[in-house]
Amino acid sequence: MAVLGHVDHGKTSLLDKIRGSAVIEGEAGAITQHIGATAVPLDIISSIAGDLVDPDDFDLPGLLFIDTPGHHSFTTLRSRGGALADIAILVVDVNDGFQPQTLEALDILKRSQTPFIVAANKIDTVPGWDPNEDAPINDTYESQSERVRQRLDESLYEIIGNLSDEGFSADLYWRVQNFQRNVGVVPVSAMTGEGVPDLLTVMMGLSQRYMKEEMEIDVSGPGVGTVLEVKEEKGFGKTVDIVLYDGTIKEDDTIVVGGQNDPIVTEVRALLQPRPLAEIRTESRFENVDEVGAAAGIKVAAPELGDAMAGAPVRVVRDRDLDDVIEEVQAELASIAVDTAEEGVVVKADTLGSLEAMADALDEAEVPIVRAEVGDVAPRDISVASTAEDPKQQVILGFNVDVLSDAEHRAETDDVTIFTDEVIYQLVEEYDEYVEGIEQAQQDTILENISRPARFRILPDHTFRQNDPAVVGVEVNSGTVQNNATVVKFEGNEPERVGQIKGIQEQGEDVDEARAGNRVSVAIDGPTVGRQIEEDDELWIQIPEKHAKILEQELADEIPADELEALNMYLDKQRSRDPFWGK
Ligand SMILES: Nc1nc2c(ncn2[C@@H]2O[C@H](COP(=O)(O)OP(=O)(O)OP(=O)(O)O)[C@@H](O)[C@H]2O)c(=O)[nH]1
Repeated sequence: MAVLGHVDHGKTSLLDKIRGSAVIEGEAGAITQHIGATAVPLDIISSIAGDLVDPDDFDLPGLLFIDTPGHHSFTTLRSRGGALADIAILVVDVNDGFQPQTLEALDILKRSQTPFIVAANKIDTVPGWDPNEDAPINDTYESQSERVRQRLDESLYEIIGNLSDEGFSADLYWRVQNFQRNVGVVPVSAMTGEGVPDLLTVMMGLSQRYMKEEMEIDVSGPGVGTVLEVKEEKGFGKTVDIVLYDGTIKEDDTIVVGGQNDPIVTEVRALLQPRPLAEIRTESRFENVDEVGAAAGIKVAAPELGDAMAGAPVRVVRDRDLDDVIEEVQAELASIAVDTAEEGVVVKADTLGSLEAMADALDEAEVPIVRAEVGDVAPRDISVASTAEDPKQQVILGFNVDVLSDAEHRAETDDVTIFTDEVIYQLVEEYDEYVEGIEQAQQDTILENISRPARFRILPDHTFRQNDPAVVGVEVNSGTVQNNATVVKFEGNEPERVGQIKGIQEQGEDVDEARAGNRVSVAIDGPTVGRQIEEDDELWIQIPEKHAKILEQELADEIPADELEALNMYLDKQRSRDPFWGK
């Protein structure tokens, strides 16, 4: 069973409350940094749940909680067919309501069709709350004042409404008859323990129902599992924390583990198990065991694990053919390989499952990937990203990973931009915005270097100078007349070059351009008034065919409407001679 939810909504606290340990106390910043799993035996559950649970009703040994710091490892477990995460608790802060990671978690639950319940956490923070330590929700609810009850109800109904917006029919858990069709919402407080008995009771009921049907663990065969985390451990070197969902693993077993390059074949040196009611991340509480059976979270110490990847498969060889097992691991890795392109961005993620989820999201956003790997952002990633020709692809997108400090330096000197986030769609959004910014800047420079369309007319009685240069008063009908632009006049539909603008004056002041509606005097180098041009003539700024094409196809949305009108009139004239002009 996995616990999901937005940052700080109380996943760790809730697990802590349940397991009765105080991991959170020793954790820097109280942020979940590692993945752990805790088995809570049935007798402990029933003692917490009190009257709500009768142990005789259950034939499950207890519940195994996987503490996911993000939903990605959950995805990994699901996609590997891990029976461990068959049901889920989605934690939502009653005051905060739905947040980005709540939605992302819901999306994963929806796609994987995982039964789940919602823990509406932190009910003790409802103003005026009168806490009743560890009480079932009904008891404590009844003892609250009318106002407090009303406030809580409002928050709960908002959560139920949010769930329904996402397509889930939900209700307070005691009103739910069929948990298969409806999502039960359980009000709890991880702080005071209120509602925790209810939560456990519902979880037991759900697991009993689903696990009995869906879980068939072969406890005797060679072990099958998934790497949750790769960790350096004093005295052991690189170790892997795995979830074993099938079979057994023993000391001295030969195992095959998915690696960055090839599958790693190695031998188990030590199996380190958390003591009962401890969890993998509290290091000092390991004990050495000879053998472990599914389902369990276990730390494996073995040589050559440096290349192992979180999310990768682990298989015990035992009496099977080594090549067959290697092939199985390879096949499983291939099924989660990310398609890469010749050019694109570099993607890093903390587990294979999250890498896969990132790749899906980027594929949807039509962002090509040149390289996708599990692990922190390292200098060699910067090297790869810096070789991209397109500045939009000189980018690294890191999901739930750190940036090594030497990589950070390299990124600065090599002009590589790194984005990191803990929410996939936010990461994609940040990148989208970045791309938009670059495109806008590119368009701005294109606009600066492109002839802008304009149609203007020489005003009667406004010839100030005949030639060298001709100086005439004009009115701009549409578009933008810019200094140094080339002027043409259409004879029928044939553009004739007239000359070049060598100065624009508006009310005696020099200006760089004149916009539609302006009356200005322009100096035109080339023509003589009365010969090539006459008063009342309609003149145009010449648009080279290439520019016309860019303007029409790429910048039509960027330029002002009157300029677009001038462009279209210009195109009409050109195309009446040559239908493919500027296409
Ligand atoms: N008052 C109150 N505070 C709570 C409750 N549950 C959690 N908190 C507080 O909320 C903060 C976040 O709780 P965590 O358990 O670390 O939240 P989390 O979801 O595990 O957060 P991450 O591990 O960072 O994703 C901590 O300061 C907790 O003490 C609750 O029921 N009531």
